[in-house]
Amino acid sequence: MSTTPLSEAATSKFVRIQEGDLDLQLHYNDCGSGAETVVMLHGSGPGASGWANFNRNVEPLVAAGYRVILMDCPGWSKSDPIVCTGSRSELNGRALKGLLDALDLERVHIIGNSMGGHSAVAFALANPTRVGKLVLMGGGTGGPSQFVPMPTEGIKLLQGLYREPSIDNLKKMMAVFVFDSSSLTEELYQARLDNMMARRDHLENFVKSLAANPKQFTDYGPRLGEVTAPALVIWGRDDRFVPMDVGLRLLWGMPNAELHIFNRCGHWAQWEHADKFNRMVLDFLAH
Ligand SMILES: O=C(O)CCC(=O)/C=C/C=C(\O)C(=O)O
Repeated sequence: MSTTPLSEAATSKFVRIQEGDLDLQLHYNDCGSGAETVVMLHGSGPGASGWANFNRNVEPLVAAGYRVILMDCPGWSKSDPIVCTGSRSELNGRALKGLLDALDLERVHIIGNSMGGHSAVAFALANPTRVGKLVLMGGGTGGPSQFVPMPTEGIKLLQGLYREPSIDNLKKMMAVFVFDSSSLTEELYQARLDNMMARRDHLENFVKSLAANPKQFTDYGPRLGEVTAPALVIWGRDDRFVPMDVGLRLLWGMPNAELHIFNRCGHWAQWEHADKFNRMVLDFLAH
């Protein structure tokens, strides 16, 4: 087995997908090889990407023998731009179907963070036979919290950053993104800022999408019972973007779901508690 660390550049690939009226180029990272494939779907923050969201999680899965695919959703990173006037969860679910068809992958496990969780559920509802297991962190339905006024403080800061992209606004958002913001380095901020500023079109399109349809993420609450795939739901107790009771709603709605709540954890469980997260996911996928 190769001991060379995986890098974004060495695993970077593009594919043209055609899924109904969706005809665009997607960027993805393709890591490792194995009989089973895990797709990771990132969140909706400015400058997010598969690599930015999951860089602490890819290596352990690859080392355990999984092929790992990080899909950059339409409108993020090196994927094509798009203005989304309908359900972004469904749009991303359709993009994932196009990607899997193009790569000839019939059935995959999906790990989704925030928007990626909403999109994984959209995909599972539309393509139930193509899902092995689901891991959902800080997302899975765009439904409301029963306790916290929405949009939450984190989502307001996220939208403010899209409208006025700057290092100051990025730091304001990141300060409530994770539980312990002292763990965020200047290097991480700079990488995020560079990602954001490299694609001003993506930032402008997100603002246009919100203006056309402020409710980008469908409330799948009434349909969660249809998602029968085994699901590991993981939340941060201190999530200030998508409150923890949304995770309880997923647990209540999905018949084969279990829930783990990390203490001292914000919206980025897979990064804030990476070692335990990775162990839990490997165990969940294997049994
Ligand atoms: O509005 C929602 O329900 C989803 C919000 C969301 O996806 C935020 C994610 C942010 C990141 O993952 C990021 O900036 O890396």
